[in-house]
Amino acid sequence: MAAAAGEPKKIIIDTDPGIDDAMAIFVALRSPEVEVIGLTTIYGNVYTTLATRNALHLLEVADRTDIPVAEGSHVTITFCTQEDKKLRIADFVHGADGLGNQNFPPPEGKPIDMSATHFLVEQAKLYPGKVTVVALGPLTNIALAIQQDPSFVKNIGQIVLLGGAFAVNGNVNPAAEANIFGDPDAADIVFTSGADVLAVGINVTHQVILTDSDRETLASSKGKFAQYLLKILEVYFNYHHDAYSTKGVYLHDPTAMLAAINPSLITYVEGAVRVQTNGITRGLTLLYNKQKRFAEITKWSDQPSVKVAVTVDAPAVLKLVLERLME
Ligand SMILES: O=c1[nH]cnc2c1ncn2[C@@H]1O[C@H](CO)[C@@H](O)[C@H]1O
Repeated sequence: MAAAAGEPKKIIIDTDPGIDDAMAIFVALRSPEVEVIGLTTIYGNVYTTLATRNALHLLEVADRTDIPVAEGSHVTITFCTQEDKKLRIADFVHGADGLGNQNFPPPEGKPIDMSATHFLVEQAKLYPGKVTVVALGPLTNIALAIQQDPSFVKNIGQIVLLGGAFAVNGNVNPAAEANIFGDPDAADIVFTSGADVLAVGINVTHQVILTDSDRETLASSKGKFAQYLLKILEVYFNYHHDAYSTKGVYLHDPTAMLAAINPSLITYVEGAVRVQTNGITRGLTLLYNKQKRFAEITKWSDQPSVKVAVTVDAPAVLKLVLERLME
């Protein structure tokens, strides 16, 4: 991939690290096309407190403690009204510590004295139209930014999110993908906000697989990211071997990250997306392609269009992930 012309694109990574989050963060830090201006944290793969700790730890591993970490919401956006207040945490995918049960020492750094929402709002205002948020977890922080600042939607350049299962089964249950299921109300706010949104769902990321033999390729590198990731990937591989018949692991977060870095790696369609927020299909994402003019007003009528990824150049994504992590 050619280096981007001009200034690198500023990105904020909203993350719940997470093994594939760690890979995506490292890929971003090794990508000259982007400048990571901050990490914001969220629950999902781990609780938010641990997500913050892991975000600080990963930046220390990368020698990038110059990048600020802002802690995000500990609860879903409807926490006060919701009857079931229990968060769904995917520690069975990533290990109890979120990073493959390696029990790394606590980080030395601290998060900044500002909430994730405030940080997102402030950075979007500081660089209008120039900041891309790459959202790798449930969308609570982004929805809160949209609610708290009416100009956020206009100020933010793009929101590239890993989430949804468009016309395929989910990974939490047949209806829902994990990040959308984590906070469906927040996701619906983001999809209907009018912001420039690109959703990369598991209909796309399930095509990008790091196989057992790719893991051996990674092992042949002496690079610090490759060596670190080999340790934490064990748990992620074990989970995939048990849960899927695929011989490898899905590269969800790195695929979304590379779609933000180089949009030509994917193709997308446009339409209105709504999220089911209750019942047995809670977390379902449904795209209306605007092909039919319905006679009646529906919940999709007059909703802004978003972009939904439909194909990916999987070999190119895999090649870039390996190259950048093995440097
Ligand atoms: O089976 C699963 N349940 C919950 N979370 C999962 C599962 N598989 C992967 N992820 C996590 O959720 C995001 C993609 O949906 C990714 O961040 C991935 O690590």
